[in-house]
Amino acid sequence: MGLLNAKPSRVKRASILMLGLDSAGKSTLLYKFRYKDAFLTMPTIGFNVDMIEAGKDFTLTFWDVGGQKKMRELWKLWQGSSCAPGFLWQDYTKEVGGN
Ligand SMILES: Nc1nc2c(ncn2[C@@H]2O[C@H](COP(=O)(O)OP(=O)(O)OP(=O)(O)O)[C@@H](O)[C@H]2O)c(=O)[nH]1
Ligand SMILES: [Mg+2]
Repeated sequence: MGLLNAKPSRVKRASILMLGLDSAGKSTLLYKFRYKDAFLTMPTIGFNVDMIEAGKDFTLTFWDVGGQKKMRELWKLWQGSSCAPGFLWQDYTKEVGGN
Protein backbone atom coordinates (compact mmCIF):
# COMPACT_ATOMS: atom_id res chain seq x y z
CA MET A 1 0.00 0.00 0.00
CA GLY A 2 2.74 2.41 1.02
CA LEU A 3 4.47 1.87 -2.29
CA LEU A 4 1.31 2.61 -4.27
CA ASN A 5 0.95 5.95 -2.51
CA ALA A 6 4.61 6.89 -2.87
CA LYS A 7 5.26 9.94 -5.03
CA PRO A 8 7.72 9.46 -7.89
CA SER A 9 11.15 10.81 -7.02
CA ARG A 10 11.99 14.23 -8.47
CA VAL A 11 15.65 13.37 -8.42
CA LYS A 12 17.12 12.90 -11.88
CA ARG A 13 19.79 10.25 -12.21
CA ALA A 14 22.45 9.55 -14.81
CA SER A 15 25.27 7.03 -14.99
CA ILE A 16 28.76 7.56 -16.37
CA LEU A 17 30.93 4.62 -17.37
CA MET A 18 34.64 5.44 -17.01
CA LEU A 19 36.79 3.38 -19.36
CA GLY A 20 40.45 3.72 -20.18
CA LEU A 21 43.75 1.90 -20.05
CA ASP A 22 45.39 1.25 -16.71
CA SER A 23 46.95 4.31 -15.08
CA ALA A 24 44.95 6.69 -17.30
CA GLY A 25 43.75 8.39 -14.10
CA LYS A 26 40.12 7.21 -13.87
CA SER A 27 40.10 6.50 -10.13
CA THR A 28 42.08 9.68 -9.41
CA LEU A 29 39.47 11.72 -11.31
CA LEU A 30 36.60 10.00 -9.50
CA TYR A 31 38.15 10.65 -6.05
CA LYS A 32 38.77 14.25 -7.07
CA PHE A 33 35.06 14.66 -7.97
CA ARG A 34 34.00 12.86 -4.80
CA TYR A 35 36.36 14.26 -2.17
CA LYS A 36 37.71 17.38 -3.93
CA ASP A 37 41.17 16.05 -3.24
CA ALA A 38 43.79 13.83 -4.82
CA PHE A 39 44.17 10.35 -3.40
CA LEU A 40 46.86 7.72 -3.60
CA THR A 41 45.23 5.06 -5.75
CA MET A 42 45.81 1.37 -6.32
CA PRO A 43 45.10 -0.32 -9.67
CA THR A 44 41.37 -1.06 -9.72
CA ILE A 45 40.53 -4.74 -9.53
CA GLY A 46 36.99 -5.14 -10.84
CA PHE A 47 35.26 -1.78 -10.54
CA ASN A 48 34.39 1.04 -8.14
CA VAL A 49 30.96 2.60 -8.10
CA ASP A 50 30.16 5.93 -6.49
CA MET A 51 27.18 8.23 -6.50
CA ILE A 52 27.74 11.98 -6.49
CA GLU A 53 25.11 14.67 -5.95
CA ALA A 54 25.76 16.99 -8.86
CA GLY A 55 22.90 19.32 -7.96
CA LYS A 56 19.87 19.58 -5.69
CA ASP A 57 17.82 17.16 -7.76
CA PHE A 58 20.50 15.47 -9.80
CA THR A 59 22.75 12.53 -8.97
CA LEU A 60 25.49 11.02 -11.08
CA THR A 61 26.58 7.42 -10.65
CA PHE A 62 30.16 6.77 -11.77
CA TRP A 63 31.27 3.28 -12.75
CA ASP A 64 35.06 3.24 -12.64
CA VAL A 65 36.20 0.00 -14.28
CA GLY A 66 39.74 -1.37 -14.01
CA GLY A 67 41.80 -0.84 -17.16
CA GLN A 68 44.46 -3.53 -16.80
CA LYS A 69 44.49 -6.05 -19.63
CA LYS A 70 42.83 -8.79 -17.56
CA MET A 71 40.14 -6.30 -16.45
CA ARG A 72 39.19 -5.21 -19.97
CA GLU A 73 37.18 -8.43 -20.30
CA LEU A 74 34.73 -6.79 -17.88
CA TRP A 75 34.07 -3.83 -20.14
CA LYS A 76 31.59 -5.78 -22.23
CA LEU A 77 29.38 -6.26 -19.17
CA TRP A 78 28.23 -2.66 -19.63
CA GLN A 79 27.47 -3.15 -23.33
CA GLY A 80 23.89 -2.10 -23.95
CA SER A 81 23.58 -0.47 -20.52
CA SER A 82 22.14 3.01 -20.15
CA CYS A 83 25.47 4.40 -18.89
CA ALA A 84 27.01 7.25 -20.85
CA PRO A 85 30.50 6.04 -21.79
CA GLY A 86 33.43 8.26 -20.89
CA PHE A 87 36.82 7.26 -22.22
CA LEU A 88 39.83 8.61 -20.40
CA TRP A 89 43.35 8.76 -21.68
CA GLN A 90 46.25 10.68 -20.32
CA ASP A 91 49.44 12.12 -21.66
CA TYR A 92 51.48 13.00 -18.61
CA THR A 93 54.45 14.04 -20.75
CA LYS A 94 52.82 17.44 -21.18
CA GLU A 95 52.84 17.92 -17.40
CA VAL A 96 56.46 16.93 -16.89
CA GLY A 97 57.79 18.24 -20.18
CA GLY A 98 55.97 21.55 -20.03
CA ASN A 99 54.96 21.38 -23.72
N1 LIG B 1 51.03 13.29 -13.18
C1 LIG B 1 49.79 12.86 -13.11
N2 LIG B 1 49.59 11.66 -12.53
C2 LIG B 1 48.32 11.22 -12.46
C3 LIG B 1 47.20 11.95 -12.96
N3 LIG B 1 46.06 11.22 -12.76
C4 LIG B 1 46.47 10.08 -12.17
N4 LIG B 1 47.81 10.09 -11.98
C5 LIG B 1 48.62 9.03 -11.36
O1 LIG B 1 48.57 7.88 -12.21
C6 LIG B 1 48.53 6.70 -11.42
C7 LIG B 1 47.36 5.84 -11.81
O2 LIG B 1 46.14 6.57 -11.58
P1 LIG B 1 44.75 5.82 -11.38
O3 LIG B 1 43.73 6.89 -11.14
O4 LIG B 1 44.86 4.75 -10.34
O5 LIG B 1 44.56 5.15 -12.80
P2 LIG B 1 43.35 4.24 -13.30
O6 LIG B 1 42.98 4.73 -14.65
O7 LIG B 1 42.26 4.19 -12.27
O8 LIG B 1 44.06 2.81 -13.44
P3 LIG B 1 43.39 1.35 -13.33
O9 LIG B 1 42.59 1.30 -12.07
O10 LIG B 1 44.55 0.38 -13.29
O11 LIG B 1 42.55 1.15 -14.56
C8 LIG B 1 48.49 7.14 -9.95
O12 LIG B 1 49.80 7.04 -9.40
C9 LIG B 1 48.05 8.59 -10.03
O13 LIG B 1 48.57 9.35 -8.96
C10 LIG B 1 47.44 13.23 -13.55
O14 LIG B 1 46.55 13.94 -14.01
N5 LIG B 1 48.77 13.62 -13.60
MG1 LIG C 1 41.44 2.69 -11.11
